[in-house]
Amino acid sequence: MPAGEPLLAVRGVETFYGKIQALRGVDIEVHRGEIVTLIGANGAGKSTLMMTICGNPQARTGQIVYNGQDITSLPTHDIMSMSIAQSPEGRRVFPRMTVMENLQMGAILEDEKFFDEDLRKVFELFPRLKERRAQRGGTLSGGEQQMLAIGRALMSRPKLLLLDEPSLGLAPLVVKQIFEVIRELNANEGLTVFLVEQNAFHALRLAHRGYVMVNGAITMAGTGRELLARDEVRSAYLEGGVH
Ligand SMILES: Nc1ncnc2c1ncn2[C@@H]1O[C@H](COP(=O)(O)OP(=O)(O)OP(=O)(O)O)[C@@H](O)[C@H]1O
Repeated sequence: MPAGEPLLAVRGVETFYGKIQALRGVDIEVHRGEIVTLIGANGAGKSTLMMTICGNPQARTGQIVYNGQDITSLPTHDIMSMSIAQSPEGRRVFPRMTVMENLQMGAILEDEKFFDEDLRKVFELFPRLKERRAQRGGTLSGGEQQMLAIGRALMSRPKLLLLDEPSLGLAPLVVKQIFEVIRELNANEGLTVFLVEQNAFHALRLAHRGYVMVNGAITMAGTGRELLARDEVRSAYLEGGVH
């Protein structure tokens, strides 16, 4: 674990949907400059953790600290305006807006002076978005929509990028491209990334560190490499999975 104050710390978090407990005493740290991944099967609680970090639903117990500030009880829009950007599961782009308009929405809270430079960067990372900038979001392919969702998140100049299953439903080649972009953003821009994934192989290879979640609780933690080498991880998340 890197030393110093983490950029994001989730401490003893428990989240409920009514009486159903979805998260059980979750502890996770993400340090500046890291890519950290959380893997887990369907229904393990990955999306719930991501949403809890963003304030909806709120943690019933525990604490979430971002950049030295307790954000546990803040409303979602306050959390999202603090240099956290989320690319939600299912790639929620605005379907009737064009690619360009979607990207403008991402930049809505930012100073206009950054817009051209940030747009150029997003188009460099995802040249397909540039080609299709006048096309409506809803008519893009699944991979292009994921690129747009990430591009839109980047337009808000995040310090921390939260990604919920960026590989969901995408062809292996597209998954590779998306993960390569995440790697580049981290290596070249120092962007800190926390991603949740079912696609354990790619996610753990990409990550500096990882956590495994089972039934709402963290059961294992280690470097991406360590987790990939563990028999329990291999048998539960890799064998028969998408490589
Ligand atoms: N709105 C809700 N109301 C009640 N229960 C919910 C709600 N959302 C999620 N759950 C339950 O909480 C648990 C965790 O769900 P969650 O979506 O966080 O899992 P996940 O790990 O993201 O799964 P997947 O990989 O399938 O998206 C599941 O048992 C799910 O049925």
